[in-house]
Amino acid sequence: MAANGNGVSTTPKSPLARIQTQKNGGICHDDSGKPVKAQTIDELHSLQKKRSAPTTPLDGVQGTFATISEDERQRQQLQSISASLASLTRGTGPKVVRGDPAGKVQSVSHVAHHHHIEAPTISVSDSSLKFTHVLYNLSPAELYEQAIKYEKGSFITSTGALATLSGAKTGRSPRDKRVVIDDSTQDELWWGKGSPNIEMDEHTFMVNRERAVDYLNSLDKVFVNDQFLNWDPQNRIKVRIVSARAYHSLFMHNMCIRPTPEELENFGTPDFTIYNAGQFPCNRYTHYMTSSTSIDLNLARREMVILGTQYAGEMKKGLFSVMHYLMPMRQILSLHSGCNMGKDGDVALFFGLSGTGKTTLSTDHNRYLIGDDEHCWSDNGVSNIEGGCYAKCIDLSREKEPDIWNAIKFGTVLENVVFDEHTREVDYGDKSVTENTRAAYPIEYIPNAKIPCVGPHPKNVILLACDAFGVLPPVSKLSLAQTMYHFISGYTALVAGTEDGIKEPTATFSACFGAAFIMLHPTKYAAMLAEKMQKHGATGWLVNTGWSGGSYGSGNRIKLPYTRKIIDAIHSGSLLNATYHKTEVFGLDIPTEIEGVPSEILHPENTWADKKAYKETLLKLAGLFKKNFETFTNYKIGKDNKLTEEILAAGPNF
Ligand SMILES: Nc1ncnc2c1ncn2[C@@H]1O[C@H](COP(=O)(O)OP(=O)(O)O)[C@@H](O)[C@H]1O
Ligand SMILES: C=C(OP(=O)(O)O)C(=O)O
Ligand SMILES: [Ca+2]
Ligand SMILES: [Mn+2]
Repeated sequence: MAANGNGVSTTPKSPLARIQTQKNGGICHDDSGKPVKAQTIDELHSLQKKRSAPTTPLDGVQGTFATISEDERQRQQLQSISASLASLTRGTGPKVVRGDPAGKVQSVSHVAHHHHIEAPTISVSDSSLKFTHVLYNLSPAELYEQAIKYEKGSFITSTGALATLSGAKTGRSPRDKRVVIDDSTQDELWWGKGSPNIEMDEHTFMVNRERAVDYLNSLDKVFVNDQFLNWDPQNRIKVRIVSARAYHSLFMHNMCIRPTPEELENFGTPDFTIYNAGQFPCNRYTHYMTSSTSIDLNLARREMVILGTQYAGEMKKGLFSVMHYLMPMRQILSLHSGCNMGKDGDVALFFGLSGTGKTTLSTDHNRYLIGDDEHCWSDNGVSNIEGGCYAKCIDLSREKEPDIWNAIKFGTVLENVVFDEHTREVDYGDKSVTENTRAAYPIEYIPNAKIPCVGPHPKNVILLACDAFGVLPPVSKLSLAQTMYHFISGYTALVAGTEDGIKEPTATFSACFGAAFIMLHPTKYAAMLAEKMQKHGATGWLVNTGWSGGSYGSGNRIKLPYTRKIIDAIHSGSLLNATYHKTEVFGLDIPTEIEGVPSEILHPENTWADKKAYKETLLKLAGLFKKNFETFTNYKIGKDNKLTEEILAAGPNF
């Protein structure tokens, strides 16, 4: 046999028979289906996506209003976004187009610049030559694709959630918050000691605003969300969020109220705009800047600028601060509280600082969830400000918190969690990235969410404190004056993680259980709460979701099932009729018995082996309460001097 140099036979002995591919000549059929109607792969892809149906019939048959054409509507929408993104120091700025620069642009109508500074005939800046692509109110599926394609650290978990990383910051940065002081805010807002409002001037705000806008326009594309705050239709606020990351866009999609297609068409001009340039730092040569992070609020311009932090919670809590200004102006009380409603329409509020249990306890399988964190109390009742929940995930378990567990599915943003690299199963116990791991999901992911998220006037006002000292009773019934005293005090132990730099629980006082978010003096909110509770006959409760049997380190956290039983007894009304006795020092009324809860834990002294240590710790905490309240002793709370005196007397006595 002859072989060439490669060892391949050149003259096969018996050549293989020809393969018969055609029975009746011509085309090969792999199956019996009809062939696709495409000549090229691009054509095939174009068959895959069909255009979203227009929401408004183009002939404008809706009512008596003359509807504008689809083209005109899109043009107006782009013009509004262009106005948001315009540089305020240059006559020309990036042109705005809709759609992904990588894909097919949806609409390329160039937008004439909205403000009429004379444009030079020759562009003086390269920024005026470029386009900013706008990804406007994308769907969760589109945002998933954007995140996974372009943002490192984005993955789909085994249950379909989008795992993301928030970067260097995994909690809020309250010390980097700045509020513009001007003629009106100088008198209206709470400034100085204890206040969260650290001043900046209008000029510096504009410097940071320009920095953020220039950064955003330098990108290939930005995300724009137009959404609502507040389920009370009469007091709904239109917000626009401009951000650089799909993660931020999906987070706000979940956390704010999602407009219907019709509502989006008629959105118009936003009432408030956030510029989130979180990847880009602020400039420390800028006046008032003390770090490379700055969260700047300008109430007159109705704008917020975020520089130097990608923690998404800044956006939601930033808007909450805005509501703490806008709502009291309308005699509506804004509340840092969870809220749920029983089958009989009994509403409960859950006040508390981060990690005290607002989300966990308001998410109750036997009750309707109105919201987990931010509410309004108006003359019509309560309304949720948000359209989603933001739950802590550390040590999350299916058994203890089934509704939150099940909400972590497609569409949910999971921040800073650790997962198996292969199965993508999340390990909720892993704190490698942070303790403050979070899930943000639309409220309708909770099966018994009350949509629309509104309810009647509250019957119970539950103040949650996570007492790291372990001396506050698991539950006590409060008089109105005591409720006000504890509301203004806002005591808890900050649990690690949510605020930057806190690693261990320590005692904190945060007025109105949310000093980081209030804009006016705490007594303004307290007076409104007192008036509303009195008028609607609500009962106040203090619930310790923290330690028992000793302080942090020696005792243990009160078991969640016990706290749930306590809350059940409040809701059902049975606790109102229990037998009570008063505690020493704090003068709290504690029940002797609650169904499902061991009676001996109801008085904290019983749970401490070392009674002397208990007494010392009790007095120590009482001292901290007294000292904290000193700042408020010179303020009158509401119109009633009698109430003010009662409140001052409602604290610990020793
Ligand atoms: N007895 C308890 N009551 C409430 N929460 C508890 C209790 N014990 C442990 N926890 C845990 O504490 C955390 C409370 O956090 P969360 O409900 O998110 O607080 P908030 O919404 O007020 O920030 C959850 O992780 C919850 O599982
Ligand atoms: C988002 C927050 O809310 P909470 O911890 O109260 O759920 C936060 O404080 O950053
Ligand atoms: Ca319309
Ligand atoms: Mn919460």
